[in-house]
Amino acid sequence: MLAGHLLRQREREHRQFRRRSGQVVASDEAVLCVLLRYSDKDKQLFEPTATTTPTAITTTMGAGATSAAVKLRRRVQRPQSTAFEMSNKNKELMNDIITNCKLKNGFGPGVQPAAATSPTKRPLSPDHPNPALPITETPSPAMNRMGWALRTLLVVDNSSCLKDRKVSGKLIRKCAPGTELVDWLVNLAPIVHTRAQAAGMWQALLEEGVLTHVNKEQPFKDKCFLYRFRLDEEGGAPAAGLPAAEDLSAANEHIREALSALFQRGPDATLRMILRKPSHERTPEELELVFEELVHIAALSHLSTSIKRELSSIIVFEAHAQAGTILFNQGDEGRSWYILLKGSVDVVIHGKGTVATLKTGDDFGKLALINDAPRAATIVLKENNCHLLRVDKEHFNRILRDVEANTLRLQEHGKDVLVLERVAKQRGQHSAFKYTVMSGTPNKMLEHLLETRLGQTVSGMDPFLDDFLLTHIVFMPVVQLVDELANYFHCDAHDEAQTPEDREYIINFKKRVIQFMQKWVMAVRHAAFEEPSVCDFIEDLAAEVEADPDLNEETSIIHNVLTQMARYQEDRNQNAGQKWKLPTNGQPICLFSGNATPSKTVIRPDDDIIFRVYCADHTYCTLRFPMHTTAELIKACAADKLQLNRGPDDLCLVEVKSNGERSVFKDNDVSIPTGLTLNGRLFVSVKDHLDALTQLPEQECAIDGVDIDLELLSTKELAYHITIFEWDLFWAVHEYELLYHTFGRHHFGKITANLDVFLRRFNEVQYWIVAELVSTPSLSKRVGLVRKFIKLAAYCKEYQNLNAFFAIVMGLSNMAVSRMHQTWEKIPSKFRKIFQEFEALIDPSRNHRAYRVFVGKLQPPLIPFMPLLLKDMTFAHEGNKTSLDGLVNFEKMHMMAQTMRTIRFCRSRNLGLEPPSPKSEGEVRSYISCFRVIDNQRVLTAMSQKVEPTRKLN
Ligand SMILES: Nc1ncnc2c1ncn2[C@@H]1O[C@@H]2COP(=O)(O)O[C@H]2[C@H]1O
Repeated sequence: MLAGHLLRQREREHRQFRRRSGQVVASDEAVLCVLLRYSDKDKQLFEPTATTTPTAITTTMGAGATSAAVKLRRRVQRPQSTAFEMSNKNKELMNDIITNCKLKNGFGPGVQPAAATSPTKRPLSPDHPNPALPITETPSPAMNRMGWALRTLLVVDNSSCLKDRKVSGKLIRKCAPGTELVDWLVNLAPIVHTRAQAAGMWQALLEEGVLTHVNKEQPFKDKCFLYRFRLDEEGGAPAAGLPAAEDLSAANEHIREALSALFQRGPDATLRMILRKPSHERTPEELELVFEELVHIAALSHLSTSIKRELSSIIVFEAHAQAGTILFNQGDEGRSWYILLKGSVDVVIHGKGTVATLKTGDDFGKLALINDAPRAATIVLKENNCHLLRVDKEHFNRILRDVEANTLRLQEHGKDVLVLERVAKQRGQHSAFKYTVMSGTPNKMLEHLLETRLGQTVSGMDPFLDDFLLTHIVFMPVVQLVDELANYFHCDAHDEAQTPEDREYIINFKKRVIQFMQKWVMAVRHAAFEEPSVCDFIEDLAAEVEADPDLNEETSIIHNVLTQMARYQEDRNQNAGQKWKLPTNGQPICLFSGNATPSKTVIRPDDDIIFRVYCADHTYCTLRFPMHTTAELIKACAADKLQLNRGPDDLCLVEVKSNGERSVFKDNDVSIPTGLTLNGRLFVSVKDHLDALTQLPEQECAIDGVDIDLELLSTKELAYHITIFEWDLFWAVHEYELLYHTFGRHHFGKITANLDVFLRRFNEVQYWIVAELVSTPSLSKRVGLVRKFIKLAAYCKEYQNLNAFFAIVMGLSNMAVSRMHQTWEKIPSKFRKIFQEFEALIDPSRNHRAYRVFVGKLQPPLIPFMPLLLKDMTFAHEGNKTSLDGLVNFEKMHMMAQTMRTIRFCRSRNLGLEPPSPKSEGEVRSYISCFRVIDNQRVLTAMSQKVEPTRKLN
């Protein structure tokens, strides 16, 4: 009876004390439900068995645990109580009970030790922080002194508080229950108004190791857990008796200051304690405290309230005592995101050393998480006692990944080096977003590629890598890129003493460089081999791979690259020094050998071209120069041959178009002859006399094309051969030529001859249509021709030759043709309807939407409407700066690469058209390779007027 009474009294006290401290007291029912629901193992602990009678329990448990357990026994007979859910508060109570059981008497009777595993016991590691342990290696002198002062006064004030007690049969010297320490502190310090404040102050001492839980299993709690001072543990305090008078007076002197400092630190210590608890141990009140704290953290300011609330339960506090500690290494898998609460860390990059120091408030580590990439840098603590908040990957992915800040800026030596932005991922990937590069320094972008975008999967092409490979020539010339790659590859050259980890890192890095080369060749094909230093480097790589067994796996990759290089070199040797001719009167550029159908022949920079240069009096000279010759050289040579006795600065090279328009070349422009318009002529002129230049009479006339009656040729055969011919021209155009064209003939010093020829072909087809119609006097023949051309457009569309389709429809829509009402009136309505549909398809409104939608549904092979691709390139170029605050505007590069990729997509399958049954194959082939063209609109309109005069109005 007495025991029962005492228990009830303790229980009452316990409740009162909990009420006083502002904590909610769990109802009996809730306590019971906790016990029933906690876990099967823990329930077993309190299951009424033969040995666990109430008396047995009361004699083996602490008071709180006992009273709950007694009630549990009753409750067990009322099983409907299982309907209760366990709150955090109840879990805490449960923990109390279990821990008390352990403390008082080891494991209770009838209970297996395994079942009594304490849920508060956590391994000591930053991954699983333990709020019962200190966060510093040794207490600071100030905290030590505060502890000493408090202890000294405590001993004097309440000599029975700090005393030897038996715990688990073991004598613990000089310990005190948390409740009594709180009682004393509340009485001692007028500034302390609540028990929670006092508990926070004790926790501040505990987290520095000045005070500890006797079993080092609990943070400071206003409960019956026992705590002792470090001084007593170390034997630094007087073994017994009151302190000396001078100590007492010193402690009294110090205590005001100590209390005030502890009072300040208490709330933070409490918060840190909560943040070191596992989420399931955090009570709703604690979560509220954490939430209020998170609201003030700048690194989280972009997040919504509900996200911050979610974070409150999983964000973890991590403290590191030692400067120099490595938080994680470059190349590691990303496991957490961090916010620096106190201290600073160095961002260290292999081969560069410390590139940045992050300070309180900065965050780091989300790049690897969001992009599922290895760590881009090593993070080393710069100071002792750094404090961090940490969100682990699983929680980051669940809560933050898709709502993360839009922009991520990486700095080196105080300057932005890489700016990344969150963008939607392609469908099918497990998260909706990832960080993609918006701008950066060339070197950092390369490093980012090598560090985080390669090495994970060899197959497939990372979009950023592809963008980089297609556009790097804009911001990082090939020679520089190869130099950088060689530096990365040989990063171990001067590093004799390598640890196995270093070696592994270096080998991985070498593998990535090799993969980079493979992707480079995949992305730009033969263009990768044009620079001799690239070929040297590839051979160097091959030798290293051969010699280093660690690089064995890369053998097939490097062999593949070598094979492609050998193929390129062989092709180059076979086709070296081709001669091309630019005939007059808009005839297509052709091989000088007279082969009018240059099948899959690429025009190369050092191929020669033969062309004429005129002067003002229409005398001319014929020159032969390599394609890449500059305007300056052509000008000088022509001036010399034409005996213009003027200095180079007085002269210029200029095109006079068939309509008399003039366009002056810059001295460093290249690809001059191929860049002329169809009937344009190249002149060398005195700069001041440009106005005196007139076009040659022959520029206005049609050339003598193959004289053939078009009506006799099969339209399908015509379309087929036009497509085959243009496919070869299209095939010869390298994606880079779009860049060269967009940036201007002088920018890269690279030729655009293949693109020029393809564009000339577009105009050739367009003006051939017009020229044929305006030079056909017979109305019935014209009607037949218009019908034929509409059919031709239809076949070209069917063959997916949209370049020719556009050219034909544009030719038919030319003013000189559309004005021929008599002709159009005689066109059957079926044909007119088809033509209207075609016109709708080439309608330029809404940025050629109709065409874009149509072409978007096609599968390769197809020949795109090239002028639109060039327009897109120009739009991207002129609408966006190449450099933003000293960084490469990679968004612009991405836009350009998208257009360049269109070309790659169009050619990603061989043409392989089914040839129509041949009727006059030879004739058709020679006819379509050299159309009769007039490109002077005034002349075309005049001819149209002549064959079909304007009707007089009645
Ligand atoms: N200049 C930098 N280069 C790379 N990482 C940096 C740089 N500056 C800061 N960091 C951070 O260092 C982190 C290393 O891990 P992550 O790659 O996940 O994310 C990286 C960035 O958050």
